[in-house]
Amino acid sequence: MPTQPAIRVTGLHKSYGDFEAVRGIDFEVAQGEVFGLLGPNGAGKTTTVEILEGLRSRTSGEVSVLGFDPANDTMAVKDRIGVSLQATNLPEKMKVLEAVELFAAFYSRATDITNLLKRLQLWEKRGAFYSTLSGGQKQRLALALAMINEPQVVFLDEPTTGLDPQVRLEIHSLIEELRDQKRTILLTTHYIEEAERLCHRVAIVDEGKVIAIGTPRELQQKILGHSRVEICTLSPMPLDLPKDWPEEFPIHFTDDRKKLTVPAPKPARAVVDLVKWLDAAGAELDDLHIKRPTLEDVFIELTGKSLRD
Ligand SMILES: Nc1ncnc2c1ncn2[C@@H]1O[C@H](COP(=O)(O)OP(=O)(O)OP(=O)(O)O)[C@@H](O)[C@H]1O
Repeated sequence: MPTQPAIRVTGLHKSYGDFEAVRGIDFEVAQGEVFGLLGPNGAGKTTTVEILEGLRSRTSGEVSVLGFDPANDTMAVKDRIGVSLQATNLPEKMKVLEAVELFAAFYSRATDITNLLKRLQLWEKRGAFYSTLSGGQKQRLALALAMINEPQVVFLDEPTTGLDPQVRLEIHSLIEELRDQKRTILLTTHYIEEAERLCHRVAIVDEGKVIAIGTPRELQQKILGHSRVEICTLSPMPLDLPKDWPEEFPIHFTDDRKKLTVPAPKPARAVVDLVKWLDAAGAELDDLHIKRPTLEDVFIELTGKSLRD
């Protein structure tokens, strides 16, 4: 028998007054899967996630988390999930260890606090006031608080927004550790690289709807026509074109003819043809890239707008 999904969302709607923020969202997250909700500000990601966490009511639709309905079995859901909110604001004068101990008391089971703080490199900071922590340390504390009850499902709402690139990478490796432990993770983000790096599957959300769903690779495949091949040579490339080169894929050369760029729906095939042609002409290769479309390209293709303002 197939195991039940960790999260199931069917026909979810949420209105704030006359405004419909979520307009019929469907997706499932398997146990042990890292699933990303990717979309611009205001797409309805936080609303969806907070409904799953039991923090907001829904207008209509069905949702379940580990088989429980967060609207009715709120305590059962809260006890089994970990939540890192978009902005975790703790009292300025609360110390790291106090915060962790306080949160641990909310749950029926708690993990070993010393281990947790050491794993997140916060043990040295256990006596520090919240107000004195850096952005990265605050975010690591938010992750610690989300992990305190050894949750089966972890919700991370924009875990790296506003952090500098170095700290973002640090948080990414912590999330990868959680992924390796086979935790189910629902992550919202508007950073493409984050979704591509961390998520098994991604739902692209725009204006309260899921407009595409699949692995990052599957989504990219959808618009593979946007792949490009780039080749550089040490000496100028020949003036002719490869034999039988299709007209619909014009090759663009730089003025010194030492670099070419070409759109290639079948990039591997194109590379073989181009390299043979260059080799026959005695042009020595310097560099070769296949540039696949990013999720950003997928998003632009589907919506005609960019993910970030
Ligand atoms: N309590 C509320 N009352 C009225 N409108 C709201 C409320 N919460 C959210 N909205 C609106 O609903 C829409 C979706 O918001 P939501 O926070 O779910 O989006 P999001 O995709 O998470 O974006 P962000 O990344 O900015 O958080 C937005 O237009 C927002 O202004």
